[in-house]
Order: sequence, then structure tokens, then C-alpha cells
Amino acid sequence: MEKNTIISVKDLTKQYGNFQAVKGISFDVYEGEIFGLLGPNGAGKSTTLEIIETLREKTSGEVIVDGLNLDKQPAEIKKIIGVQLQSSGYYPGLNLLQLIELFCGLYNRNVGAMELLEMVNLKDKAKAKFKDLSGGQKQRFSVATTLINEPRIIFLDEPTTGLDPQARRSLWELIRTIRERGTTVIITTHYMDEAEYLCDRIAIIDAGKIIALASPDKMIDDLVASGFERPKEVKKANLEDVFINLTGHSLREN
Ligand SMILES: Nc1ncnc2c1ncn2[C@@H]1O[C@H](COP(=O)(O)OP(=O)(O)OP(=O)(O)O)[C@@H](O)[C@H]1O
Repeated sequence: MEKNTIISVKDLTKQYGNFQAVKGISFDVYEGEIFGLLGPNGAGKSTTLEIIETLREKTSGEVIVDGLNLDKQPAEIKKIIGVQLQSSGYYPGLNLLQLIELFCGLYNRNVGAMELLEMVNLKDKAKAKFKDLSGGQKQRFSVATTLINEPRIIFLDEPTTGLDPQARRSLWELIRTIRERGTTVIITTHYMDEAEYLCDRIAIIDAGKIIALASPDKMIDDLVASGFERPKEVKKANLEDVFINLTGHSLREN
């Protein structure tokens, strides 16, 4: 299948004073994929994401989003992307339904607020305030807000950090559903299992450089082909499997 490039980043750098946080990275994101930026704390993932989102100035390099040049058409780019809003933007007096309706008004969109809450499994919480949600529910709501302007691409910055295993799985399913509806997803994470489960392709970033870029499967196959073996035999399950098995497979309300 012919792949369409929807984001193209070339030789991107970001300098904070004397410190170069992003050191000339290049990558393409294909339309309809879940693309992951995987790396340790401080690797430059958020900086890279925020530059593409038009929220942070780059130092040099070229970024094209859906044919639009970041330097010339940032306002056009904003219209076709969905970005997680800071929770400080969630007016404390409003409930979830009212917040979505407010954002619809701001974006001049007419999406069904209740349908959106249903999609992220928060219909029952429509009348609740954001502050009264669990961590997983907060993240699902935050993902819902990225969809209000019916974007072609959504950006998720470490969406599952701090969540329990079930809340994470529930969010993974949501992210897959969003991709199945045709939206391209670019996500940052420092969780290996998340990258392996969710992402079609990943770029591993370390100290501002991309050190590998491929599908998780290909990376693992290449490592094995190089003669790598795990030092000891791996058990057929891990502690997370035990936890999920004991607390239930079904995705409960998180
Ligand atoms: N505004 C800033 N001024 C100076 N240095 C910054 C600024 N923002 C980020 N940095 C530095 O740039 C580097 C990359 O930060 P960035 O937040 O992009 O990393 P990250 O990969 O997203 O890490 P994390 O997982 O911790 O969010 C870090 O060393 C950070 O301290």
C-alpha cells in the first residue's frame, strides 16, 4: 500500500541557550499510523512535539504538516491538528459536557458533545467536574478534547504516565479506536510496552538524536538477527499479567 507522508521533519534543531535539546532530527509520519517518539526523560520528545504543534519556536530545520510549511502557515496547521489542552484550561465551575460545548463554540464546531463523551467512555460522568475524575478518566477526557476540531492528526504527550495498568489499557484501546476512524496519532512515551503495543512505527530518541526508526517488530527482529539473546529464559507471564488476571480482564471504569 502506498504510504502518504502527513508530517515531514528535516534536520530539526532546538537550542535552549547554550544547550542543544534537539540535535538535527529527521523523520516522516505516515497518514493513518500511530507514530511513537520513544525516549528517556529529557531526550527532547516534548520539545519536538511542541514545535510541530506550533507551540514552540524551532531553532532550525524544516517542518511540513499535511503540505503546510510550519514557518509560513502555522495558523493553517493549527486548524487540522488536535492538541491536548492543559488542565488549567478546564474552567473549574463547568462539568464535562459544558466544557466540551464551550470548546465546540471556541472552535466553531458542531460535534455532538455527548457522543464524544460516549466515545471516551465518560457518558456517565457528563455532569461531573474535571477535578472529581480519576487519573484515567482525566486522561480520557483530555484525549476527547483533542478531537473537538475533527483534526487529521492528534498529538498525545505521555498520555498514560501515572495510570494503573487497566487505565492504561483502556486508553490504548481509545487511541486505537481514534486511529481506526482515520486520524493519524503521534504520541510520546517512555514505556516500552506501550510503544510495542500501540505504535506502527517508532523513533527512539536519546539526548536529542534519533538513534533508531522502524516498526517495533522490525527493531526486535533486527536485534535477534544480530545474535542477541536474553541472558535468562523469560517466564510466560509477568507480574502485570498476574495483576490483570486477578483484578479482571475487562476494562473497568477507570
Ligand atoms: N524552556 C526550556 N529552557 C531550557 N531548557 C529546556 C526547556 N525546555 C526543555 N528544556 C531541556 O531540554 C531537554 C529536553 O526536554 P524535553 O521536555 O523535550 O524532553 P522529553 O524527552 O520530553 O522529556 P520528559 O519525558 O522528561 O518530558 C531537557 O534537558 C530539558 O531540561
